[in-house]
Amino acid sequence: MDEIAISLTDVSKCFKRYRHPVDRLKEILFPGKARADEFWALQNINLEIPKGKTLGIVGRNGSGKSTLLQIIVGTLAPTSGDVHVRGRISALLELGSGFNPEFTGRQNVFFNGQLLGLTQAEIEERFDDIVGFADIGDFLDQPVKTYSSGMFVRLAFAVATSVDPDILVVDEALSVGDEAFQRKCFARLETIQERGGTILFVSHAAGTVIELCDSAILMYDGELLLTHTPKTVIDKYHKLIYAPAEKTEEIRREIRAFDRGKTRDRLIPKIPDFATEINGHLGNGSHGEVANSAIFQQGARAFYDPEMKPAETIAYESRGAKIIDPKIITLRDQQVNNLVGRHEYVYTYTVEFSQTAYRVRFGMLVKTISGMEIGGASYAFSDYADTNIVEAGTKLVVKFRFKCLLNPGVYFLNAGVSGVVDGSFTYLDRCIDVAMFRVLPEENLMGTGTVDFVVKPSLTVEKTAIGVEKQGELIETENY
Ligand SMILES: Nc1ncnc2c1ncn2[C@@H]1O[C@H](COP(=O)(O)OP(=O)(O)OP(=O)(O)O)[C@@H](O)[C@H]1O
Repeated sequence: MDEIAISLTDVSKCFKRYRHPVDRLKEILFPGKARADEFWALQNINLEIPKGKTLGIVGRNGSGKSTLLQIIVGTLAPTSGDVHVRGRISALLELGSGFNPEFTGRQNVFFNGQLLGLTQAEIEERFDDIVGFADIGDFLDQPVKTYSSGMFVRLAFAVATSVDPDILVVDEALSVGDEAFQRKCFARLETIQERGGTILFVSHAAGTVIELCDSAILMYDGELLLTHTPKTVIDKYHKLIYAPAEKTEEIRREIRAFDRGKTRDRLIPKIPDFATEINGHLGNGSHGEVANSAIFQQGARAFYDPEMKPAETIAYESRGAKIIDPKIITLRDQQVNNLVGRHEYVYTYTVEFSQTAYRVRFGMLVKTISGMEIGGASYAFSDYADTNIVEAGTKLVVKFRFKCLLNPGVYFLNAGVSGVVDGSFTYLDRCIDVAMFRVLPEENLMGTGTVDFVVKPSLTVEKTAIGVEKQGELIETENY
């Protein structure tokens, strides 16, 4: 059983909203008559976060993310329900919280360090590390009210993470810093993860949630709508926010039902075992034979496996166009989904327009199993036609020719068509995980990671063990 770091049982939060500020005073002076409207920012939240895991929290503005974090951190009390937090918690909430604007950065390091439970001696011990990480130069001795939001986050993040927290809560803050600082922050988050720390992370950046988090939750109007893998949560979230207003309730119900119906193993994406599948395809009997089979040799050939299909495709509500028959074909029009690295293929789909659309664009995206976006492309209809109007009733075949510069593994494809219908620019149709493909393993591949850089290795011997120099002797591998 996982040890639970944070648990919330039936947590709700009600705020009072007064129409006029004076109503608040009237309510105190003349109790008995309610003068405020009740607003439920959180409703019956049940959540368990295991120790050592990173949870992503996504949701549009005002969905209750910050309220949830503040209740976990303890700066806000729930109206009802129970919250249990085990371990030292450190938080980087909204800009400004925890720092006194009149104090200098230096004073705030001590002030904030003490709030986080460090002694004076402990702060002094970590001071150089904090200041080094924040890297804000002379501003350290200026009042923090003179800081830019980036400087502020640098110092706040440095302090929040210097206390070796068991639980770190980060609310959006990192999006403020520049790229170099963000990278430094992510490296520090990774260190906390490796040390077994628990992290709660609010972000609107889909890629970051997918890369950083073990699981994610989707908040919507104070409701915890879905707990799932980061990729599924992001996909459903996007489906919800890009839907036309009249469809959102229906999609919300659909996501709620999906959440209730999920079983534990649906949290783990099912990837068919390569060896078993290929053996089946080639009629081989055992794993051992695969290593000797033709597909592992140089000169492997692409082929189509009808069994290899995404477990679930998420289709957005279409508005005026429909994507049909997305697939990968060879340059000779043969459908394939087992591809050979460094060969060229075509990703193609057909689009049927039911409404006249303007400024139409066609897009594709390739992602890893975990949902990390590797690359994609888009082009406009007007790049290939004299007009930017696509009339209702038109049917187009969209093609993206590409070179498969990916290392062996399983990948997923999106397809999307955007444009102007009914006066607004929108997705006309969009499908997530509409197709999948595998890049076949080959012998003697030395690439690691996801992207195949078509590396050509070489080695020059400058000195041998006995100290004799051998100028210019070059060992080159040609077979890559
Ligand atoms: N002190 C308060 N009094 C009244 N309403 C509040 C208060 N704090 C938050 N709310 C309301 O509660 C809802 C949830 O707010 P919250 O800040 O938790 O959302 P959020 O998902 O973090 O939004 P964002 O992405 O914009 O930060 C909002 O409608 C907000 O207006």
